[in-house]
Amino acid sequence: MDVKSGIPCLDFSKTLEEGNEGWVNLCVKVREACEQYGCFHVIMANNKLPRKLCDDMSMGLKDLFDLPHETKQKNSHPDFYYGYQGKYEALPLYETFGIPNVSAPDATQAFTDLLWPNGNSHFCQTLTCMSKTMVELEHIIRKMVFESFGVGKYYDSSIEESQNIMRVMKYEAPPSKEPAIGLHTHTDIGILTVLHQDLPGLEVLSKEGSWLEVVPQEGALTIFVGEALRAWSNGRVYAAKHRVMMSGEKDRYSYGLFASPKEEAVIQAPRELVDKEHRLLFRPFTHADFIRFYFPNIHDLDGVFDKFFREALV
Ligand SMILES: O=C(O)CCC(=O)C(=O)O
Ligand SMILES: [Fe+2]
Repeated sequence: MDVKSGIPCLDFSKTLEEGNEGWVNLCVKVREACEQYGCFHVIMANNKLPRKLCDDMSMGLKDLFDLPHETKQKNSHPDFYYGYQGKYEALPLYETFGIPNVSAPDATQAFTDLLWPNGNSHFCQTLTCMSKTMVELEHIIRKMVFESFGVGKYYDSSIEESQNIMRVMKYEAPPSKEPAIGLHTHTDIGILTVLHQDLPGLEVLSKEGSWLEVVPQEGALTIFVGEALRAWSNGRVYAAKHRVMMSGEKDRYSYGLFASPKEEAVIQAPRELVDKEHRLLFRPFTHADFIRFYFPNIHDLDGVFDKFFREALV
């Protein structure tokens, strides 16, 4: 496997046709990356992730985070995950907006209309286009994971029971020369995350216990396995802990598509993934159970899911 800067880098730039040799080879690589690292880069075809689209996103994000505080707060949501969160004591450099159900026809429009009452059609189109690219990639990766475990027949229902949240993030440069925490150590709660970052800072904890830099690659997106997929796969895939460490003088921007089960969806390992060598690890639970457990622990997520899973152990 081609491993760059500590995590695998998989080439998706050639035209992919389901079932052909290139597809089957990539399925194996995706599966290995999910099992061993829980995190990998995907090099995209130029026409899927044009440079201009990334540049337009960067410009749009700067304008978005530069809006007055009261305007930004219009995107607040009772659940941290879905809306605006300003800098707070535990994470003084971090700020984020959420666009729930980003694949719904009017989601990006509603988001930009809320923040720019006179409209911002260019950024709206940019967000729509980027989220579409990310959702498409997440679907391909999910299909590959399911197929390589021989459970492709569950793919359609898994997609139907999912929701797509887009989150955009800004991390301010640290006030002193010392590196500072941008985002605390956590694993992602959902199925898969597709991430774009403009500057270094993201780090992932390897299975061996060392922090690896996830250096942004030109023309690439980064995938993280989430806890819901780990549980559904009966522990076959690995949800890697990661964090953002800030240093230097530049603010850092990133954005991601977080594919999660719908709140009422039950996460239960399919019987094909349970056998003598792979005993059932977790009792079925709903994503809502998971979320109820997650939010009270939002400021200290390190090891939180392990605790949840210990309680859900069969
Ligand atoms: O900003 C980044 O690069 C990572 C963000 C992240 O891990 C998250 O929002 O879950
Ligand atoms: Fe994350």
